[in-house]
Amino acid sequence: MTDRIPQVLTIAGTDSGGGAGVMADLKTFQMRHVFGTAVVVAVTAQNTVGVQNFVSLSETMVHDQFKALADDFTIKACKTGMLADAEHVRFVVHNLKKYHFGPLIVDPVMIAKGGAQLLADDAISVVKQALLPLATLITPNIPEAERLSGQTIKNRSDMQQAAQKLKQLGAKNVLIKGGHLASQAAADYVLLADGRSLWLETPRFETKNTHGTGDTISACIVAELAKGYDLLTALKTAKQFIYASIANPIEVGHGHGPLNLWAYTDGYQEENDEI
Ligand SMILES: Nc1ncnc2c1ncn2[C@@H]1O[C@H](COP(=O)(O)OP(=O)(O)OP(=O)(O)O)[C@@H](O)[C@H]1O
Ligand SMILES: Cc1ncc(CO)c(N)n1
Repeated sequence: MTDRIPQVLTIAGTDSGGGAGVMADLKTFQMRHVFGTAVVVAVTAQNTVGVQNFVSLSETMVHDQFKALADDFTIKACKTGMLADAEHVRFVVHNLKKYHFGPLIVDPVMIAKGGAQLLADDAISVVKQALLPLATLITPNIPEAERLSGQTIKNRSDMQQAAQKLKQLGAKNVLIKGGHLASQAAADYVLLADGRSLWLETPRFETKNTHGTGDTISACIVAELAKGYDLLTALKTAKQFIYASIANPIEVGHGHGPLNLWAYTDGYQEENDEI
């Protein structure tokens, strides 16, 4: 007898360099043993050095991709990544309200590592008003949390304050990623719907190869939720997965290299038995 494998969805932009965006998400889904599907919102010409160009897809193409998936798949959990501009955020929100794709992780991607703007400034208010209230979890990095909360973040106590503000904006659970904070630890702050909070912490590994870390951690959370794990377990697994992927580097490209998604090992056979 064959089990139906959990199906998941990423709604994001592509990275021709294979390390971030839709590509990172699909690779992470594969490594975490769920079946990945994608609604492509934008196509970037990108490598490990930076984003050279991007174009967003038409409204019809966005809607048709959602319909194609809704007609044929049972999506257990989904995430958003690069959404390009205010119009595309609205297209995505429209479809997320129309179809039921399970828990939604919003990774509010704004600026790529090389400095390219992946979300127009005027889209931020639409993200706050229309997308965040749909989010089971929001996963901003420090600059994104600063933009969304309207406060500067210099230390852990600022992260805690900003997380409260993001919750007030409507996100049920909040993960503020601390990768951009100067510190010896890579410490992420979690504020849960029921008010509990915790720090997810690993050593900081000295490397420039961190392209796609944000995409990968949110994709891993999606995969774990789709397999039936609770949010806290999913967050802890994702943090271990990202740490192993950073701490065992591979050399690809000449800029900020991608992660080593093969590095993390866990007892998949056991998990598989439970599905
Ligand atoms: N050098 C590092 N060593 C260990 N963990 C790291 C390092 N850099 C980032 N992380 C972890 O990786 C995850 C992603 O963090 P980060 O804040 O860099 O996201 P991001 O800016 O959205 O990533 P990207 O823009 O590359 O997709 C977090 O769990 C963070 O703590
Ligand atoms: C398409 C895309 N999405 C997200 C990021 C951020 O990692 C990126 N560099 N490119």
